[in-house]
Amino acid sequence: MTRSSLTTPPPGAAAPAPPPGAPLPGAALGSHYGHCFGCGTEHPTGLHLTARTPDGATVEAEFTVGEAHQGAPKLAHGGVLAAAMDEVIGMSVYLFHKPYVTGRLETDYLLPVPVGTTLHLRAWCNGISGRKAYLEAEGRIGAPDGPVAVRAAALFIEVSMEHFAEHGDLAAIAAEHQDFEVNP
Ligand SMILES: CCCCCCCCCC(=O)SCCNC(=O)CCNC(=O)[C@H](O)C(C)(C)COP(=O)(O)OP(=O)(O)OC[C@H]1O[C@@H](n2cnc3c(N)ncnc32)[C@H](O)[C@@H]1OP(=O)(O)O
Repeated sequence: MTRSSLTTPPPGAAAPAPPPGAPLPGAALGSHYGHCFGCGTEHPTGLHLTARTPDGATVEAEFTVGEAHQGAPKLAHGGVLAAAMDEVIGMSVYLFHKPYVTGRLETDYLLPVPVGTTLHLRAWCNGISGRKAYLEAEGRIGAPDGPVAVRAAALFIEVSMEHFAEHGDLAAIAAEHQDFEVNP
């Protein structure tokens, strides 16, 4: 992965152990918001990611590229692929049971991804330092061990729930979530 210093964890930054109450290994991670472009089941043209954590620390998900996700004819749009990486990385930081938002997302595009392809996504944390979480993800074509089409490195920043209340829709958060320790 080609990355900048901004998404490289400082020396000594380590991924935290899963907190009490974190999803157990093998658990499915449901959608955090029905209208989310990444995982919402109610979004008509979203990515509809379905995710799970195999080990309580990393996240795996699948995304099948549809007609609505094209850039060039019959090929996935790069921004849509970046959104898939953002979402699966967001789900991996969700395992820490604290609200985070994307501060920076760096993406390497290695292969074109045709419409109809299922991308197998995987995300993990390389370390946390203060409010900063350093994360990484990859998307492989056709199978969990298929060729890598996309890689991403990200810096997520821990925020308070007031971030979402001030800038977003607190009523919508409350309607779907009882646990205010996690991302809306
Ligand atoms: C199941 C749940 C799944 C959830 C999935 C969600 C997936 C999708 C996630 C998203 O897409 S979130 C939406 C996209 N992101 C945003 O809308 C965030 C918009 N940006 C902000 O709200 C603020 O800029 C931000 C909260 C990130 C930071 O503002 P703050 O005022 O809280 O902090 P500050 O600016 O002081 O930065 C804190 C530290 O982070 C650093 N930082 C912030 N933004 C950075 C950046 N872009 N690049 C590098 N460093 C950055 C900053 O330099 C500083 O470092 P130091 O502590 O060392 O001084």
